[in-house]
Amino acid sequence: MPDVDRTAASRAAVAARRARAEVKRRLRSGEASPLRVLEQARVPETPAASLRVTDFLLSFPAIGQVKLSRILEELSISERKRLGGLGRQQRERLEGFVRERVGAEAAGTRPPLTVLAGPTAVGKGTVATYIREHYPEVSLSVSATTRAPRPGEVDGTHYFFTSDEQFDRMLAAGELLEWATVHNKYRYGTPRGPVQEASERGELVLLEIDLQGARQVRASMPDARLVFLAPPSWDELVNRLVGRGTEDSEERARRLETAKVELAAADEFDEIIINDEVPRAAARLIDIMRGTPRSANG
Ligand SMILES: Nc1nc2c(ncn2[C@@H]2O[C@H](COP(=O)(O)OP(=O)(O)O)[C@@H](O)[C@H]2O)c(=O)[nH]1
Ligand SMILES: Nc1ncnc2c1ncn2[C@@H]1O[C@H](COP(=O)(O)OP(=O)(O)O)[C@@H](O)[C@H]1O
Repeated sequence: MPDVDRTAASRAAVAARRARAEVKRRLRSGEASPLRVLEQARVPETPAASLRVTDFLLSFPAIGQVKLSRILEELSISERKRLGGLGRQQRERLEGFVRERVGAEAAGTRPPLTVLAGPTAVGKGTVATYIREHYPEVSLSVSATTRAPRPGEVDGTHYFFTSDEQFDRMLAAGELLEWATVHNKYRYGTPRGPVQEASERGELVLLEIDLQGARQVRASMPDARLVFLAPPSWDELVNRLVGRGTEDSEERARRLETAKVELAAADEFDEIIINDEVPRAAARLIDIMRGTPRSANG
């Protein structure tokens, strides 16, 4: 390539880089709508088309590197892609993601955090696990507990497994947002720091805790959304408890007594979700967390 051409090419490259930086700046400052940028990116050779998907997503206030990888994986988009180089389905998935995000932000009805509670064996853990696996944008609070890990449970992922002394120390230091002795046995509590930080970053925060804990959250954070997970029927609740097979008959009887009291507390909650099918219950919970009105999803 002659020198003149090379200079012209590098000038063009510099100009393109500047134009991309300007799109990023406008996205970050809120001057440019992300949906509009996606629209522009459909036109080849525009600065929007040459913007990397990673830069586009990082311009959202609540998306950092960790979230970014999970979102890209969920959308099946490689981190090397540019907006203009997306396939049709990739573009549609990204657009759907952005629409949901922008919708929730615009609605402004998003609770700072959501509590999921309900009687024993209704499926709280199952729904929470489903959400962890299918909705990477949700920050699931990891509780501290004095009970021992079960096989397969990972410290720091399922729970922070602590000794009685460590739990006492956390309590004394005011590090727990709420705590309770559950099923008359072990203590469980929500570490305050991670919840506060995630909430301040604008993330969707979910606490899967017991009824006593839910009441404490209500008292200390009136804006929190309390969701009660209910069984389709009493018999189904008994079936699930028996089917899980993790308690002996004496413990089951005790838990069912508690469950009666807990079911009676359902009307203290903002929302009730019947856990008939896990994906449906999870989707409804996500709608509530995003602040989507009920009429939008039935
Ligand atoms: N208050 C409160 N309850 C919690 C917390 N973490 C878990 N729990 C509740 O503790 C109970 C026992 O949970 P787990 O040990 O996983 O046992 P499982 O319910 O028998 O599977 C469940 O009802 C949870 O909702 C927490 O941080 N605070
Ligand atoms: N929607 C559902 N339909 C059928 N079985 C379910 C459903 N949700 C959960 N289960 C089953 O019920 C049992 C109790 O669920 P689990 O998540 O352990 O309850 P919890 O955490 O509320 O005590 C488990 O065996 C689980 O597989």
